[in-house]
Amino acid sequence: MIPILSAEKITKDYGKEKVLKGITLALYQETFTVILGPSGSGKSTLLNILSGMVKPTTGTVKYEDKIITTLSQTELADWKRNNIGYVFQNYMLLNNLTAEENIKVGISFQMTPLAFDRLTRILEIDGLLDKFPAQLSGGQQQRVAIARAVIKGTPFIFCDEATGALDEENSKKVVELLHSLKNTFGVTILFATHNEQIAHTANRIITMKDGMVTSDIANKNPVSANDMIWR
Ligand SMILES: Nc1ncnc2c1ncn2[C@@H]1O[C@H](COP(=O)(O)OP(=O)(O)OP(=O)(O)O)[C@@H](O)[C@H]1O
Repeated sequence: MIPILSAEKITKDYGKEKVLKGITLALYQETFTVILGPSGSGKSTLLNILSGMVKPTTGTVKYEDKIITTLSQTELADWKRNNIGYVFQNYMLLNNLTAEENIKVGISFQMTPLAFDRLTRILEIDGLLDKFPAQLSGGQQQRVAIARAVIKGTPFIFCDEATGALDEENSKKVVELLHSLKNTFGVTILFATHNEQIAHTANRIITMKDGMVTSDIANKNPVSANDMIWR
């Protein structure tokens, strides 16, 4: 299997603090991988480097055939626009736009109505498109944010504690829907979390501690998001 994204000996220092201490990993297409680790272990920093938002101190990130760590700002912006979707813990929706307008923000092409309808139906937000973020629950807002990330047709979605602000029921739903999107649209998902139950739903679990990868295992028997036992 050829990796879609690979990182070689990534380090990141903030002043004297060594946040990432030499991370090498490869991620494969159409998989749901969890980066699992406690607060402060470096998960967000790693996601930000793999997605081109932050430059590593040393090391390289390669996406398909392209080394993204050496791209110019303009090349990097183009690459991100075409390849990367991001889902954050706090949704990051624009409050003065409706759900539909939020989903379509930044879309430069004429999307087929079919793709939009299918996506919003899968995410169960098709009845909420004229609502503003303040009129939506946290779970609904996060599903709008996921639609915004997926609608561009980018093949790779990064999720940083995407269920961190949600209750059990909504968290399960978001995880389940992300799995459906992987299966339906063939996207690759990297999901950073400290939640072990979410990790059990993944194809692969990469565990981090103190800026290092401490284990990297294929999960042969992923649990369905519906069957997660929440603690
Ligand atoms: N921009 C920054 N400037 C300085 N230090 C930073 C910066 N970003 C992260 N750090 C430090 O890097 C370390 C790892 O942070 P990071 O956010 O990557 O961890 P995390 O595992 O994602 O934690 P959490 O689960 O709490 O989000 C922390 O000690 C943090 O203070």
